[in-house]
Amino acid sequence: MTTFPIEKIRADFPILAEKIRGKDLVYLDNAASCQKPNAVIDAISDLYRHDYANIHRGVHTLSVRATDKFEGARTKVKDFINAASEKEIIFVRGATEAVNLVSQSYGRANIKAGDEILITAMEHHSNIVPWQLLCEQSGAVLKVAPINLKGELIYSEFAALLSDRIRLVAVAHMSNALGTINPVEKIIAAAHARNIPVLLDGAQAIPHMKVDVRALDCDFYVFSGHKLYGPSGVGVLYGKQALLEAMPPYQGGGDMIRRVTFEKSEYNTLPYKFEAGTPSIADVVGLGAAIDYLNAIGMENVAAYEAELLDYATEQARKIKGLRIIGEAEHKGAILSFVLDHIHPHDIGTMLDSLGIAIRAGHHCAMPVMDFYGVPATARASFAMYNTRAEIDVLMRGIESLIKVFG
Ligand SMILES: Cc1ncc(COP(=O)(O)O)c(CN[C@@H]2CONC2=O)c1O
Repeated sequence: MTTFPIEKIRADFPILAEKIRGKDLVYLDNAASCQKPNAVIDAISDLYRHDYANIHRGVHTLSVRATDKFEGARTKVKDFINAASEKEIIFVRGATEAVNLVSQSYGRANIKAGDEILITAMEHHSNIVPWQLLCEQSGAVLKVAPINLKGELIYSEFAALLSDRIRLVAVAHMSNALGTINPVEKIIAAAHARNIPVLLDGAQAIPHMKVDVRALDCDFYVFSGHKLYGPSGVGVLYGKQALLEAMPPYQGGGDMIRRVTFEKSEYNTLPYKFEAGTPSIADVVGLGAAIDYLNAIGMENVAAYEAELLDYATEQARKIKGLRIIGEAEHKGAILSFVLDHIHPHDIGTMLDSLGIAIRAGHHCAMPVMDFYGVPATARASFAMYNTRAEIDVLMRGIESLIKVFG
């Protein structure tokens, strides 16, 4: 195991000391949402205790202090993903809203009847349904690149679908149902060779690896704060400035305007053009604190530690008779989806909860993935930087006890 400060990190997350039904919490539902360190909790409560007011146009001290913290968080996000400018960082509610913004702004302005949008068969519903809505509105057609039984994109099929009718490619950086990490550099290069912009859904990837949007050269990158050890209710759309400048506003209201008359309104500059209304001020500040926390640890260190955890969990899972792993891609992030012979995933989740173990059971908002594997649902253990091998052992013993009783 790498010399990762695991005990110090665990002590930073108060919720990990919770008892569930008298047992130590073993929280393995991180792909759904991660827990929050004291640094994030304190940043939010400190803002409400000492610096809170509405932001931007206020001239009084509290409004200035709140604005500085809010815009300071935007700079932290910019630096965290190595964007070129704060103008490229749009705060939204989460990855879902970010995809909808691109679909309804970029999509409505650039994608017409007969055009095609290319996604993959492993996508989360948040990277499927917004494109279906756009297709219904525009007459465009959704195309889907298939995956293989290991849960990997069949790249040759993807490349074959990259026709001149494709106007946008939108793919998961990492699958939430399978853990698959897509060859996004290759995907972007192939799409850009045909002048096709690429949106990466980074909701699952962002907490597990260093993301550099300029190195990737993606056109849009979306993620949610709550999966990055930050609060729910805030997410980020990164977009190349030239694309965002050319896109019409997504929502109308306060802050996204420079001048309003009944005849016509003049829209604000970036990033505010896309931030109508009072934002989730404290959540944005909390996201900034989460990024500070992760920067102090180092994403490369997080990735190395979690890779060892996943290897260990996979090795242990493969020893259990009657357990089938769903998603065995060569390149995977910290997710272990599985099914057990004769036991429904919901029963797995319920039984493990009685042992203090939190996993997710269901379709994980990836119903097409479940259909592909011919399963109604999977049980999904998903890991974060505060999980341990000992917790994985508790999970495996719990699974074995289920099989003894129900298998
Ligand atoms: C790959 C991916 N894209 C988009 C989303 C949507 O994010 P928001 O809900 O924050 O807008 C999720 C959420 N992941 C879900 C949430 O619960 N369990 C999951 O796997 C996701 O995993």
